[in-house]
Amino acid sequence: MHVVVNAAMSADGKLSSRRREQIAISGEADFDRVDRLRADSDAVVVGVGTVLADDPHLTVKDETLREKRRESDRPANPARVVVDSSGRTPTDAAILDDAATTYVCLSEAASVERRAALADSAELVTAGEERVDLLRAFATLQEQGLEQVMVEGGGELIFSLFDAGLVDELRVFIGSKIIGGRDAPTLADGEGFVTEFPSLDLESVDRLDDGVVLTWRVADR
Ligand SMILES: NC(=O)C1=CN([C@@H]2O[C@H](COP(=O)(O)OP(=O)(O)OC[C@H]3O[C@@H](n4cnc5c(N)ncnc54)[C@H](O)[C@@H]3O)[C@@H](O)[C@H]2O)C=CC1
Ligand SMILES: Nc1nc(O)c(N)c(N[C@@H]2O[C@H](COP(=O)(O)O)[C@@H](O)[C@H]2O)n1
Repeated sequence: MHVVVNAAMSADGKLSSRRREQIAISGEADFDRVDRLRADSDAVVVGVGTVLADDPHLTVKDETLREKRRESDRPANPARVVVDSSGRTPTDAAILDDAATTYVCLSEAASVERRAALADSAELVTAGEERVDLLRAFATLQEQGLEQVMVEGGGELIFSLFDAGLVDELRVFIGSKIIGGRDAPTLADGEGFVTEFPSLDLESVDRLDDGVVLTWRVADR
């Protein structure tokens, strides 16, 4: 499995405001870049915090890209994956519509009622006791044929993926806005590293709109 984390952050490293409302950090050119990355992926992964904040659809927007996928015997859209320990994904979430297969990764903590509600529109994967065990969940997803995986946030999930050693590549659009706020989500939140810090090898720097896209490989992968 190859895991690419992609996000858009402000010049001061925030993914959204302290109200956790989605902000247009990037413009059309970056959304096109993200659309191509989705089209190249077998799955797009987010944490439930992102589902609750943004209600994303996570589909490929460009019909030409969807058609190319069909021509190569792939579904028009990549699968969508939500990491959601207790099954908080609302049953009317956009991510649960029939545009693509959706996997909801739960822990043992998810109730029978939440499982039944989600099982109508999603494939359920259970790994971990209180929180989703990402190593086990991603191994199950790989068994389902999901090899090229893109993660779109948010900061809690991105930190945990680095902590679990699951990230191969990081692509970040840095936009020309300051969001500020000590409680606003950043690229990697969670508990934070204190002794050993994942290292990155810078691969490319590309100017896009009024910002820049940085691509790093995770060192020693
Ligand atoms: N600018 C950008 O590119 C993006 C911005 N965002 C923003 O990020 C914010 C949401 O991010 P977060 O609140 O950090 O939520 P998140 O999307 O990272 O989800 C975190 C949640 O996932 C669940 N989870 C289960 N197992 C987990 C594990 N092992 N590790 C980590 N999480 C686990 C927990 O319920 C946890 O609270 C929103 O404000 C959204 O707008 C989200 C995606 C992209
Ligand atoms: N590339 C990018 N630029 C921004 O400025 C953003 N705020 C985001 N957010 C991500 O896009 C998701 C929405 O996807 P759909 O359009 O609903 O398919 C959102 O949840 C964030 O992951 N991305």
